[in-house]
Amino acid sequence: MTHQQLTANIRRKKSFLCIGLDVDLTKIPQHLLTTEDPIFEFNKAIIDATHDLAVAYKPNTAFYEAYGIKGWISLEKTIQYLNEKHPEIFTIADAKRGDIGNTSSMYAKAFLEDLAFDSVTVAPYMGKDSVEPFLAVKDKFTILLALTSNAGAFDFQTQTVDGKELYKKVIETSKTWKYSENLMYVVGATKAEYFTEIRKIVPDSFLLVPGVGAQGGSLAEVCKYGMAENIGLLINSSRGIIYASQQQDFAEKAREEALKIQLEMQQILFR
Ligand SMILES: O=c1ccn([C@@H]2O[C@H](COP(=O)(O)O)[C@@H](O)[C@H]2O)c(=O)[nH]1
Repeated sequence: MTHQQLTANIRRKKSFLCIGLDVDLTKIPQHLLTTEDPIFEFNKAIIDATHDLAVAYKPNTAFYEAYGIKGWISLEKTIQYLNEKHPEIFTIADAKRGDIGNTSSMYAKAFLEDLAFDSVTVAPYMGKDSVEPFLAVKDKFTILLALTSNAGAFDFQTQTVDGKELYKKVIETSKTWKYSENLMYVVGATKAEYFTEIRKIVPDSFLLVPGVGAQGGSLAEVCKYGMAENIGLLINSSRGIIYASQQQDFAEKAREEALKIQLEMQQILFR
């Protein structure tokens, strides 16, 4: 998928919502636990109920890796289901990888080729040679952690190094890397006041924005400071949507929550 196709999908669906598939077996409805693959059954029901309201889905791989081989199989079935049933939907493996070059190449192969996600999140801390193997994968995106939504983001990311905040240095430097056109960035919704500065460095790049819903970030504030000509935003909500109910009606309630966000997005897009 290209940037242009993603923007076209956003305009067509009047939505830049990304739904996070962070499946915790202690939080899903009891009746699913007796099925052969509760994680996949949960994801399938959520996807079936919400796919017209979202342009992207983001399984966080931690929630699958935590269940060993069974979790990995559920992840594989989920991405296969999305790719087969909804090929227009942008998929994100939220894996936050990055290592020395040859190891990063294997991570890139695992998430972008074998599992065939459209994108993967990557930590920038190990620098150019740790990120370029992801960028080299054709027609795929690397989503670099720039300014994260958690409180710990202030420990390093906003600290000044050689007269510049580290998160700005990360974004600026990443633009010099080979195939940097395949970059997107993670910027937390809880840091809305930083979007203006970030947009000065990357006016058109897509930003994956977690932190609305359960973490309290404001969609309106993010859009006010972060929306670009091409929209350029994918706003993620995970727990706020998928755990709207833990009863039989979980998928219906998830749809209701997704619809609330989509309607707010529609208003923002057309005002
Ligand atoms: O800065 C970051 C980077 C990633 N995340 C991930 O996004 C979701 C958010 O889930 P909610 O339930 O909507 O809070 C989750 O997978 C995080 O690991 C983030 O929150 N902040």
